[in-house]
This record gives sequence, C-alpha cells and structure tokens, in this order.
Amino acid sequence: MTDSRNAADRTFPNGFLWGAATAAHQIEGSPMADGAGPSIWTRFAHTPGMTLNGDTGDVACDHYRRWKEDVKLMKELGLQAYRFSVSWSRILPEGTGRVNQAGLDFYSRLVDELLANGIEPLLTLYHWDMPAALDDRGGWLNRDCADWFAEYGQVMYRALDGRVKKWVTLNEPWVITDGGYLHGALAPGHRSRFEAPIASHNLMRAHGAAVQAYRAEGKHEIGLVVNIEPKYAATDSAEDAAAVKRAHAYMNEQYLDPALLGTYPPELREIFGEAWPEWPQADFDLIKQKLDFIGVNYYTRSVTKDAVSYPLNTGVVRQPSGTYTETGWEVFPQGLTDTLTWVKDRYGDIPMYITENGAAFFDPPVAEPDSTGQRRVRDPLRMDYLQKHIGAIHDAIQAGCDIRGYMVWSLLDNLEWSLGYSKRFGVVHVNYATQDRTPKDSARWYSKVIASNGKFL
Ligand SMILES: OC[C@H]1NNC[C@@H](O)[C@@H]1O
Repeated sequence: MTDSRNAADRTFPNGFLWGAATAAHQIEGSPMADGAGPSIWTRFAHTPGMTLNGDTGDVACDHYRRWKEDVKLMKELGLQAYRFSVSWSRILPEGTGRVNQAGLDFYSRLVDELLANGIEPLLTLYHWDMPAALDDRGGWLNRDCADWFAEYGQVMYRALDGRVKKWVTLNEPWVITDGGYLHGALAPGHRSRFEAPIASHNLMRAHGAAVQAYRAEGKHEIGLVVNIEPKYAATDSAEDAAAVKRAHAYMNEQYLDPALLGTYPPELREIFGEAWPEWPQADFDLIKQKLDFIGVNYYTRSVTKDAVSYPLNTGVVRQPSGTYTETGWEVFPQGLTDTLTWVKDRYGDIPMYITENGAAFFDPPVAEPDSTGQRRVRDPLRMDYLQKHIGAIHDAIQAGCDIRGYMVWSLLDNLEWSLGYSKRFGVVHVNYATQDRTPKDSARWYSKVIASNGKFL
C-alpha cells in the first residue's frame, strides 16, 4: 500500500475537494413515489431479460427514504462533497410542463442536509433516467430534447442555484449513446448505427441548451461529465495505430471536441459512413458553450487492435500480466495521468474534477462482525486501486493539470444498471436484504486521505 515517494510529496492543493458520487436510479428506490413519473430505466428494468436476475431500481439502496442516515454517514466519513443526480421524472413526471413539487422538495431537503453537515453538493441533471413520457415522444432522437432538457434545467436552477454551486448537465453521453442506442445494453435498448449519431448529437445539443439556460439564471458553475478511456496500440503496426485513432475518436473525442472545440473528429464519418449526418453550424454554436469545468470519469484503459467488429473494427487485447476488476476492467492508474494530461493538451487549461473513479471487486453480500463485534468488510484490492489512482491524479497535478477534486465511485454499493446488484463499487457496503450500511476498510482509509489532504496516501 505504501508508495515509494515521500508522503509529504502527496499533499494535494489547498481546497482540493474530496467526495463521493452516486446516481439517482442506482441508489434511491421508490421510483414512482410522491407523484414521480416512470423513467426509461423503470420501464427497461421491468422488461424481462433486460437486467441480470431481473434486478430493478424499485428498492436499490432505499436512499429515497434513508437519505438523512446516508448524509450522516457521509459526515462521519469526512466527505467534503457529494455528487448525486436528480431523477428528471420526479421533477417533471411528463418530462415537461407540470412540476411535481414533492419531487423538488426531496432534493431541496437533501441539499439542505448536505449543507448543514458541511458537505458541498455537486448536482448532475441527467444520469441516464429520461422520463418515459419523453422517450414516447422520441427521446434523444427528437431534436426537441434540447428544449425539454433546458426547461428541466431551468426548473432546477431556479429551485436550487446558490445552495448548489456546481452543476453538471450530462453524465457520460458516450455510455448513454453506445449503450442505449447502438448496442442496446442500456435503456432505452435501441440497436441502430443510424440512431446512435443522432442521439449523441442531440445529447450534446441538449447540453448546450442547458448551459445557455444556466447562464441566463445561474450565478455559479456548470460543466459536463465525460467518461474517458485512453487507448493504447497493441502493436506498432499501422493497422493498430489506425484502430486506436478510431476508438479514441469514438469514445473520447466525440463529446469533448464539440463541447470545447465546436467540431467532431473526422474519424466519426469513417466509422459511421452513410449513418453520419451532416450537421448545421447552428448546432455547433449551440453545443459549444463556455464551461466552468470538465468532469472526468476514469476506470480503465484499453489496449486496442485492428479487428473485425461493429461498427469500430477494433478489438481490446487482454493483458496477461494485468490485474482486472469484477467488471473485467484492467487496473491501469497511469491511464488516468495520461487522460488528464491529454485533456489539458487538447483542450487547454480548463479546470477538471475526477467525478468518478473506483472499482468493483468481490465483497460478501453480508458484512460479518469482526473480533470486536463490529461489522467489517475488508477490501484491500479496492484500497489499492484507489490509492494508486489518487496517486496518478497527483502526478497529473505535478504535470500542470488543474484538478480541483475527486469523487470516488461510489459512496454506496448500488444498482450497476444491466448488471443489477452483482457488482459492488461502494466504499460503503450495502446489505440489500436489511439495507444496513457498513463502511468498508476502503472508506476508513479514504477518510484518512481526506483528513490529510492526500498526505496519508
Ligand atoms: O460502471 C461504474 C459507473 N460508471 N459510470 C456511470 C455509473 O452510473 C456507473 O455505475
């Protein structure tokens, strides 16, 4: 666990924000409570065969009812910030128009409780759970989605801006598109090479419209959260180098380029061919809005080769000496340093937060008492993963990156989408049968990292 460098070298900048992240549908449960409307995930998870074991978000971590207990736990862990998402269909059950005040009140109470405990809220407007009523109107395939999303954002800004000072429009537009519209593994479960570019582009239009709406109302900060997975060539062949360019453009440049540069990488037309539309300049003018920060979600890298695959014609090469998590992701901390310096080099000195980083390793379903009689969950592999990745962030800061904070994914074990409850990312263990929370060893360790501003690393 100890790093070779002097612990003093590991101190992070003053004011570095240490926290944890979750998402509404993954932890809240009670998806239809108090006047909420169904989301695409309520619908998708209740469609037979769409999720492992038919797992749904009907209960999850019961956070909708246990939110005060969970804030108390965050306080005990010493968290300085908490990144969460709002369920759009709790606020606007039909997606637009009528506001459900009870839904708004839930998030208002949560924010007030966080602030009362000295924890800064970071609010994500969209973490994958579009109101089903809007999916019925075409969802992200309908160009009106930009207006729908801006309207929703405006409702939230008017209700919470000032108490919430860091806003995020979208979480991981790549996953939303690749999972929900190309491969169909995520809601709404479409599989179309023609729909994916349209959904992706409309997501970015909606992002731009929500930022524009914020600039008219808001007085604080707003940004975009993207997942970045750096690509490394399997060999020095020209074919693998080309495969890396395709994979990198598709997963990493496809969202930050329009948001920050107002363009798409040329490889996307090569990848999608006739399925890649021509977009009007006005769309790029909408998408490219000044952002106060970028949130980077990092988990792993991929060693990439030329291969026959749909639609990228790339493959991932498993590393014989690699360590892999329960989700099959290689543990590669250097990839985080490389990612952060890549963002800086390509897009300039924009402030960044690591808005998600963590790992699923096996944890038992029940936290057993140790010799002291206290429930305990030993998770050395997760501690090692976090220690190495937080160290990688420090390396990026030393290399000149303006990194403002780190949100571990996740606060709680939770619903890992189509994988159900089979993957545990939490630093806090959840017994889904009893809803008992038990801080894992990684949580206890993370508390010390926070208290020492990284020196404990
Ligand atoms: O797969 C782990 C996480 N990745 N980013 C989005 C989150 O919703 C996931 O749980």
